[in-house]
Amino acid sequence: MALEILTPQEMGRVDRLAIKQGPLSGIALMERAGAAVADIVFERFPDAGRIDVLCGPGNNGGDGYVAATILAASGYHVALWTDGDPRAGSDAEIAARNCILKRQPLEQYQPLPGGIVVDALYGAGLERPLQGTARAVAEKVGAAGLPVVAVDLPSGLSGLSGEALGTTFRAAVTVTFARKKPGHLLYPGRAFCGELVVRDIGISDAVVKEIGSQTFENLPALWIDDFPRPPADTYKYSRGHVGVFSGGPAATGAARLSAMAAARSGAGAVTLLSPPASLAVNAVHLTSIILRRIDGPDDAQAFLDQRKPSALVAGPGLGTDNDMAALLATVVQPASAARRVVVLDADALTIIAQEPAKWFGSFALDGAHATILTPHEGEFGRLFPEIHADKSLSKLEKARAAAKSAHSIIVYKGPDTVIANPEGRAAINSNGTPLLATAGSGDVLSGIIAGLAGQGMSPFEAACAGAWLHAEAAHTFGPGLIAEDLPSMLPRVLTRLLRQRAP
Ligand SMILES: NC(=O)C1=CN([C@@H]2O[C@H](COP(=O)(O)OP(=O)(O)OC[C@H]3O[C@@H](n4cnc5c(N)ncnc54)[C@H](O)[C@@H]3O)[C@@H](O)[C@H]2O)[C@@H](O)CC1
Ligand SMILES: [K+]
Repeated sequence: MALEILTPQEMGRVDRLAIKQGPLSGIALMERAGAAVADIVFERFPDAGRIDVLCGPGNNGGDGYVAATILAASGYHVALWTDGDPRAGSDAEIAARNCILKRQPLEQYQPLPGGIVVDALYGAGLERPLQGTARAVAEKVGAAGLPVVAVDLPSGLSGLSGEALGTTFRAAVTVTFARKKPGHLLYPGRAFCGELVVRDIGISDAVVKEIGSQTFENLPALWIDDFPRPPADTYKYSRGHVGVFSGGPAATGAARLSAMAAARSGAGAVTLLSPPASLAVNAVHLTSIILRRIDGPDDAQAFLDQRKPSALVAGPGLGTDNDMAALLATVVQPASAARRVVVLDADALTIIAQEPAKWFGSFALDGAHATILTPHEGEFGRLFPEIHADKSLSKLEKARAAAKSAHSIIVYKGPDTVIANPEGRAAINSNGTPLLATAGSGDVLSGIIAGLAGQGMSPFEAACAGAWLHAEAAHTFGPGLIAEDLPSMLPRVLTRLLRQRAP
């Protein structure tokens, strides 16, 4: 499965390497790219009354010349509008030479009802906002509401960051080649792309591999081999023991959501660690989850020493007072020789944000221990103010920089959750849904990740799998979802997932 995500720069290197290694030349790749675009027009718009193909001066335009030629030869009414001539000696120049359609200047283009637009103005080479004629045309097409098929990327969109650099085409379908780019999956780019189709143009997996991309789409193939598969002779504690810290009596629900999610993810035992004042309310609500009284850091330490939990969750509903900060200091220290993963969310992140450098210095990420931070946008901004404010970085690059500075795995949540580790490996989640924008949803995510990591899944893979399962559970429930519904959807999602997986 093609999981790599390539930056436009990496894609350029892939193109050059593929051409160098052969057998396909640059123009052969372009002919395949243009044919893939024409194919999508046939499939999605078989009855198009008119097709306006807009070609820019680079190789993106080259794809447009090829697509226009094929569509016209198939009997469509095609009009070709060009913004400058292709560079001499480029593949696009060959494509333009092979195209017998009459070229009309882009400035004379007017959107006509009933038509569709093929946007081949700029793709991977976009360096700055659309200007002049290209910008005016993007505005006109947007106002006319014509369906747009974008070649590689909607013109105006950064393939690197997913940001609209200025006025940007809004596509019904985007056809890209070989692999997705970050801008296809990161918002707002994902919304500008419409339906995203990746077409093979003859670039081999080996060539892509040689580039060594460290960014992946978060699909099961990325982590399924590491997914916990308990042996027949397992018992409850060897299936992972997760400890979840509860806060005071007014805010216990969040920790219980995490605990239930950890249990539903397959952890053999889950203990809710409750301050004395919350014991009664927690007891009323728990059945299979173990309840243990924790009155301060010494009790927490005793639990860690005696029970040796394989994963911990701290933060959901924890509170942010000094007592909780002291408790957290006990929880994150990697004093134990046992393997342990600590997932920190919500109030734990608020505590850490008060003195990030101190806390980050205490996080260990080695073979035996890992800290996973799961900030949403606001929490990310408080934890990593400089990285967050750096406009030159995409969400992907911000997550990577944060992971490095916090010696932690970062799950930078949002509609396009990015998971990154300090070595630069990163995954972009692509199955998000607005259904997850509901109170308590993050608490469930922390619990799923801890549940998987607690069963021995590598922390980065557990974080990726957790984000995927979380969204899949939401899709499976559908509208009306509240956070309580998510853990109970996991059995169905897991059954489907594990059925697909090779024995
Ligand atoms: N042989 C190849 O290299 C292949 C390239 N392919 C296509 O080639 C595209 C990349 O081609 P290019 O690198 O030529 O890049 P583009 O065609 O995206 O851009 C062309 C040039 O326009 C200039 N430019 C950038 N932003 C501008 C702006 N806002 N206003 C005016 N000029 C601007 C830049 O100098 C840039 O190099 C891909 O997106 C893909 O569609 C595909 O055909 C596959 C094969
Ligand atoms: K384009």
